[in-house]
Amino acid sequence: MSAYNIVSVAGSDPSGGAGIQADLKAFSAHGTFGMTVVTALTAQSTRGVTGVHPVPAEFVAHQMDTLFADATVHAVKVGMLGTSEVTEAVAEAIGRHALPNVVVDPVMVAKSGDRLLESSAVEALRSELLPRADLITPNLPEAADLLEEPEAADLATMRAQAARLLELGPRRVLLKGGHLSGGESVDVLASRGSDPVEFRAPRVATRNTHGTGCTLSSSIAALLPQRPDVAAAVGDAKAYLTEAIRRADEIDAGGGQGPVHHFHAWW
Ligand SMILES: Nc1ncnc2c1ncn2[C@@H]1O[C@H](COP(=O)(O)OP(=O)(O)O)[C@@H](O)[C@H]1O
Ligand SMILES: Cc1ncc(COP(=O)(O)O)c(N)n1
Repeated sequence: MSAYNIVSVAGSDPSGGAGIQADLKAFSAHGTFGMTVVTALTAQSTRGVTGVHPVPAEFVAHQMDTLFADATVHAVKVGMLGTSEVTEAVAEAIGRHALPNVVVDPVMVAKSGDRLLESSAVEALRSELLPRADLITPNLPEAADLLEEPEAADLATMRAQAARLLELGPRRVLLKGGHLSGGESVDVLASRGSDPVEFRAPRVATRNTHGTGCTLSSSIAALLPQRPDVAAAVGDAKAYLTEAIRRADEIDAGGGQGPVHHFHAWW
């Protein structure tokens, strides 16, 4: 059997910590073959984003149509989309090509605080893309934006918000708790018709967490075709991410918030 093909539909991060660069590293780490559809160029370093250059929506769709006319893909990770036009084009192409195992990381704002999705695109994300996702992986500020509610500050509110996010149409929601404090970093997986499941990992004491969200969502996409169910893929992806965060201090990619360090996963 040849390797699984996993495609990242996301923006470029020249500093290598997030975006398509992180996604390709994660795809390789999990033994899959990575492909990319670029939605935007960013100029960014560990210190922040200094510019965004969106790809025209028609050309994002053209990349997808050309690729999927030829290659079979086994999972898709969607990251930074930038504009409402690109968000709509990606949602339509996912439907047109009936893509499987669609993981949407609803990227809105970088760790540095810079916007990566224009505010007017949140509605397109909510109504066009989320209903087509098998799994969405918002962080706490993204969940608050999508629900138009205050940001969760505890686990009980996270559970309630994860359930409300399901009502926007995705098959499953992984609400990430990295932005809370405490000895453990806890994420909540909500699925229709069953109780939420929590994934816990020791919180690593480092400021080098650039690309954690990208790495988690792309690792899940790479593992979905290789694991018996979504919970198993999420559990292994989080274990991989925690080790990549532990190794982050080995990298010197600049003077700001550094990237996590990928490695060959143990499976
Ligand atoms: N310091 C840390 N130690 C361990 N896990 C972390 C740490 N920071 C974030 N995580 C985990 O990284 C993933 C992404 O986290 P989060 O910060 O919530 O999202 P984002 O990167 O999208 O802002 C989650 O699984 C979260 O639990
Ligand atoms: C191209 C691109 N995509 C996504 C992120 C978010 O990553 P993070 O929240 O870890 O900064 C980013 N900074 N750049």
